Amino acid sequence: MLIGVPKEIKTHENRVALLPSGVTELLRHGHQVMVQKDAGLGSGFPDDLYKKAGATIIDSADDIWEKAEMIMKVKEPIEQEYHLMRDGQIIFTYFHFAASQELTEAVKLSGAIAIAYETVEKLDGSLPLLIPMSEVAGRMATQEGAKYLERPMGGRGVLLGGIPGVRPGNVMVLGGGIVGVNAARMAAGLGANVTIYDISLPKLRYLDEVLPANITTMFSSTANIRNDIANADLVIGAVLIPGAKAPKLVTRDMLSLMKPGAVLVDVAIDQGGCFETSKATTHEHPTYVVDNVVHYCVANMPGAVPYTSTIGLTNVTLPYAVQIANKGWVKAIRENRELEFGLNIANGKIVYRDVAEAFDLEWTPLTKFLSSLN
Ligand SMILES: NC(=O)C1=CN([C@@H]2O[C@H](COP(=O)(O)OP(=O)(O)OC[C@H]3O[C@@H](n4cnc5c(N)ncnc54)[C@H](O)[C@@H]3O)[C@@H](O)[C@H]2O)C=CC1
Ligand SMILES: CC(=O)C(=O)O
Ligand SMILES: [Mg+2]
Repeated sequence: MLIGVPKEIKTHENRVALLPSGVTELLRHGHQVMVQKDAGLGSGFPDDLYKKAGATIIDSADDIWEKAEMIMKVKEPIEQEYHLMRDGQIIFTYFHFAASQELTEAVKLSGAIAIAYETVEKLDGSLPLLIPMSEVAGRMATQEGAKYLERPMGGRGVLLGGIPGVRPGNVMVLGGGIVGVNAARMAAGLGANVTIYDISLPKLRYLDEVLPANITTMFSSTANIRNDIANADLVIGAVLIPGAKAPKLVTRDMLSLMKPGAVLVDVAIDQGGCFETSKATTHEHPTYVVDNVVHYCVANMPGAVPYTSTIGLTNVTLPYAVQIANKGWVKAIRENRELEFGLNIANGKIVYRDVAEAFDLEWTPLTKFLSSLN
């Protein structure tokens, strides 16, 4: 199969979908790889490493999109890329469709085969291609929150760890999954007073056992969040219902209960965000203020630490890419339930239910779709 790796063009997105060692691996299986000029540079992998590994370096993204049978990317195609997607072309990347009807319609119209990293799912419900980026974003969420709490950055001037004689900051983490636990551990390590909210009591029981004593668990209800938010310095949004729009846990009216200069970091923004007042921002302009509360809503947080993130991401994506390339997408998803969960849109049909439901569009059940392929 001819595989293409375009350079990411989202603002300050320096990750790349394939390492030079990934090129070697795909070539070993008999495939060919085109990499766009400078695609790996931002992550510390210059073109000569890709060349040495056997990739062809291509100047323009258009040529890659035109020729490749499978495009490997990091972030979802953005508007300038919509016209490049082709009928029958496999696109293996993060899509986060539920956050964008425009993207959903564009991929549907193109007839491309969208296999989304974020919904590839193991039988235990874990999301192997999201986990490493959630680990990065969770750890960064605390770092960014601490930074924007500084007065010159617009925050209320609280040092999360406090000092002897002065109380530490209060951190609320909404969602006790991968992002939430990583954020909470970082905040607890700094000495903050941390509370994790989740709707899964088994998860809260487990977290209560394994997390340090300065992390408390709470059941996630509107009443509990409304009650506690008045004391929060930093609130981190880390919920997920796979493939679906994030639930809005913090409504606009709750902002008036908060301390002026408190900070919200909405990591769940890539699924639409879990604060009513969230809108996606970029690394160039990461924050804005609503009702005196600082909002940080960057949808590609790991893009800011591309060396760590590219290696973490490609560690997990490569084995699935090899399967798709070896077998073709139909056989690959028929033979691997994990990959089957990743198929969101194919041949103009939305086969992932939560994506169709997010926009009230027609849903074609996957089993029906697969049997129509004979
Ligand atoms: N902005 C960015 O750059 C990045 C964003 N993300 C996003 O972060 C979000 C979280 O991802 P993960 O932690 O990997 O997901 P996860 O599936 O590991 O955890 C989500 C948690 O949310 C909980 N939850 C669901 N509804 C809830 C509610 N109403 N109240 C409280 N908890 C609730 C679930 O029980 C689960 O424990 C996802 O939307 C993911 O795409 C991940 C990486 C980078
Ligand atoms: C998961 C995601 O949105 C990211 O890594 O950018
Ligand atoms: Mg504890």
